[in-house]
Amino acid sequence: MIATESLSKRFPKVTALDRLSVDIGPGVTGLVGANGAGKSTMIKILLGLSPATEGRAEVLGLDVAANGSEIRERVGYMPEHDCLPPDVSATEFVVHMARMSGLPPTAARERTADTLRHVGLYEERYRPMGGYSTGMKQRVKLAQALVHDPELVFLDEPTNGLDPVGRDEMLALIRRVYTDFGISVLVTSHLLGELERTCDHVVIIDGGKLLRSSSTSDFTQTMGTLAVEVTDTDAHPDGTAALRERLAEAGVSVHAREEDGLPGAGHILLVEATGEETYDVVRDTVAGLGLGLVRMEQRRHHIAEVFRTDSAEATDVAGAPDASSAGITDPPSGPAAADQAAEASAR
Ligand SMILES: Nc1ncnc2c1ncn2[C@@H]1O[C@H](COP(=O)(O)OP(=O)(O)OP(=O)(O)O)[C@@H](O)[C@H]1O
Repeated sequence: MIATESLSKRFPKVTALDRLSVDIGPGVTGLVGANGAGKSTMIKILLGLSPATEGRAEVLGLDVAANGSEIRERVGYMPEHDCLPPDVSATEFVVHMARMSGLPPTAARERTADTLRHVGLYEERYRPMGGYSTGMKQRVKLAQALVHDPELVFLDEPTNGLDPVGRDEMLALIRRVYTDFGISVLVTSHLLGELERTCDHVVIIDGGKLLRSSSTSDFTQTMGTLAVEVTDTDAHPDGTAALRERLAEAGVSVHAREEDGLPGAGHILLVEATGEETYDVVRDTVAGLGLGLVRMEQRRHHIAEVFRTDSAEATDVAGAPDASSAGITDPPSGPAAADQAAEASAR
């Protein structure tokens, strides 16, 4: 769907993209980087709105330098910043954008009604947009990107300014753009964690350079950690501690850190699994102590954890700093409280 080769963009004082080569296929792809990493610059080049200084890029097989208008006919674009006229309604605005894309009047009205309903705007769509919440405005921006039925959409920071619930709704909506309509998505974010549930593939850039490009499942491969939660009994009022001690005696490696279980329940032990036999040892030890086994599950990595534990490899791969120093695994300095909450809930 998208291919770039040594793509660079230099402004007089800053290199926004630095020899970026990446291949992006169908599906939902996250383009992640801290503020200023070069995400919006890349989108503008891919839409043929801004020329690259060096290198080349293709979108849907079309060269961005020569075929900008054809690309914009076939690709939808949701810009980052608020660009909605306050005195017009969502319906009027989206119909106008549909007409600009070449749809005849009746088709433009029908497509607008369908698309606004799809993004979750109902009666409000007849009210002036100046009175809309940020979430409603983001939905209108998404609708205008979809109204001409593109093959691909570029969504620039669609969750910006939303509270955690609004973010989750927007991310679910983005996922459905691909699953329900077959429209591939390139979505940018400065928060790595929130894209892990939505995207099939993640491209991480830092200072205009490619840090990593992988499928989400490669990032989050199963890791060899078992999370074990047990009940307390009269004989073992702290069942977790008893289990920890007995497993250590059996030669099983247990992480010092524990996680909180359900409210009112004990903690969760994190046990290093060396093979299938670890399951048997844990089960038999729990039974031997007479504890109840609440859960024993294999843990998967979160993308952000991969970067925390794997920073050396990330540096080797791209010759660039790891993602935590790129400011995408921890909330960036001075973020909105919603960003922090979203990143925490995404973990
Ligand atoms: N027209 C321009 N003139 C000069 N510098 C620019 C211009 N556009 C972007 N830059 C610079 O290029 C770098 C990358 O900017 P870009 O907007 O692509 O980042 P971003 O990853 O989209 O971050 P954000 O989400 O904050 O916009 C930044 O240092 C920015 O200041």
